Amino acid sequence: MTALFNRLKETNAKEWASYVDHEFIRQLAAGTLPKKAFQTYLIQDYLFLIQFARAKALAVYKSQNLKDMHAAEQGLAGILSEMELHVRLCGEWGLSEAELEATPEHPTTIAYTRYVLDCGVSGDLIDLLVALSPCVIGYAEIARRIRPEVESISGHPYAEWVSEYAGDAYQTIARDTENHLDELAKKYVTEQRFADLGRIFATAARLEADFWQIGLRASQ
Ligand SMILES: Cc1ncc(CO)c(N)n1
Repeated sequence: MTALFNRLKETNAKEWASYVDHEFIRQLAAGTLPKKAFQTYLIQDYLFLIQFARAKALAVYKSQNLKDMHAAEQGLAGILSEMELHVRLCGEWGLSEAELEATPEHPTTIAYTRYVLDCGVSGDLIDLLVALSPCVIGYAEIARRIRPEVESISGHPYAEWVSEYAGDAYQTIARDTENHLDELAKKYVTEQRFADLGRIFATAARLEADFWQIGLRASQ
């Protein structure tokens, strides 16, 4: 059987494409995305990552062995270091960390993060990891794809953002996340279970597409 993550992607190709080929990403890659769209997105993304860090911590709680715990720990460390990018970029715009934290969460931010947290609370470790998987693996895929276009434009306004996700550290975490999920699936995922996981995956991918929309709507 094809490894779990690729199979989830293939089975939910439409939802996956709506996320990784979103208009927000096309404009971002071309450097034409309005600054207001990007800033609104990034502030919400900071709030999003606070909740995703909690979800990674929940993955430690849901783990029954050292290997799964270390995988969750690596994911949590990745999110905390990713947030330094958000704090740095927002700081350049004159926004402090306190102001970031005081910004109200957009309904889509709430929907996506609490959905993932609930998958983890009500389900097992695999439910939670599948709900989390579009996040890190999707951003790694997007950044790899758009990097050549971004690097071909001198003074690209979003170069720093893209190089964070296209960089070795982030790409390694994404690869390890995918391999870990595939390994767990080999041991525990039956055909019957696959259908339920597919629904979780499709929902998370749709919520990722909605998340880009927060940015686009802010600039219209
Ligand atoms: C909404 C969203 N999805 C994925 C990532 C990647 O970590 C992110 N920062 N934000």
